[in-house]
Amino acid sequence: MKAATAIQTFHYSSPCIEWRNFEGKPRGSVRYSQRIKENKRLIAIASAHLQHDKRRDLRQRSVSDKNSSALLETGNLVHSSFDEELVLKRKAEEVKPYLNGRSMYLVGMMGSGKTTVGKIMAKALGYTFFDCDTLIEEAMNGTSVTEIFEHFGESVFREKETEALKNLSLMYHQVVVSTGGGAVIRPINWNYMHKGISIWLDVPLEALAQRIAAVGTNSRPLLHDDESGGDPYTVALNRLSTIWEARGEAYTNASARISLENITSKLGYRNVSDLTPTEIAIEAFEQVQSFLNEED
Ligand SMILES: Nc1ncnc2c1ncn2[C@@H]1O[C@H](COP(=O)(O)OP(=O)(O)OP(=O)(O)O)[C@@H](O)[C@H]1O
Ligand SMILES: O=C(O)C1=C[C@@H](O)[C@@H](O)[C@H](O)C1
Repeated sequence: MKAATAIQTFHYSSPCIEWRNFEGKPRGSVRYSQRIKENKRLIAIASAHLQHDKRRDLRQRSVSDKNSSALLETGNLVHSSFDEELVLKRKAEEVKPYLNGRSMYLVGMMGSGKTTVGKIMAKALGYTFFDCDTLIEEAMNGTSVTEIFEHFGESVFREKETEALKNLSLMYHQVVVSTGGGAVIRPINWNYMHKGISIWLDVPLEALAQRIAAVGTNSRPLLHDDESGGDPYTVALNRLSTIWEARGEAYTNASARISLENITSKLGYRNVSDLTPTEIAIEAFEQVQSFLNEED
């Protein structure tokens, strides 16, 4: 198959966005500051409940009900998923009116959780979620990312990636986009992503290597390494380190940075792998809020 015949124009099948429904950003009104205060109070209450419930759940865990559906096990800790959901919902409600319908673009290294966290954020905001890699595959008649790299080369993939970001930024508001890990390397892509708010999921390379070693590198062609050998974790870590050297700096263009190490110490956990995707999404909303405040 020739590259030229396979490259199609994009067709998006997601629901049409109601442009006239965008909420204006209420600036400087008394109701605005009252609402912020009230939301902060509710979040503080919900956070206090969350911490209390975590401690209580840890105590209860040793004696009873390890299968309770209200508890979600993650690493060494047991979280009350209900309370997490409540904090997430409050945060999303708090930030949404001030987004003015702007979209969010999640950037980060392969395996950083852009898809996982992005879906949670989109649901909480009532936004539509898009995965950029999936859009490219659809535009190439279902050809997988790995096959695109193999048959057409990385440059064709990068062209399609830019086209996808351009279309998303021009055609849509109120979407959360999980971008490909390499979307940050082309300056033109930032022109499109800066039409919305870009969010960098900054995850330590060791944690990324662990996740990738667990799921394999089949869908991540840049991590394939048939030559060096070694165990999957070491191979992934070596490849990620090389990629990071080349593009680590580019991620700092993002509007907001979500550092998993910072959240881990803020919540008093031992390891970034103790964090749930919902906790990361909550932090993302907080960082977006800080960005919007600074922007004002
Ligand atoms: N907070 C988390 N804790 C543990 N595992 C996670 C977390 N977030 C995501 N994962 C796991 O890591 C893997 C990669 O996640 P995900 O696909 O969301 O990342 P991504 O940034 O979209 O990756 P890519 O850019 O390579 O498509 C998945 O197996 C997912 O289940
Ligand atoms: O980091 C990268 O360059 C990539 C990440 C994936 O999401 C895909 O976009 C593709 O495999 C390239």
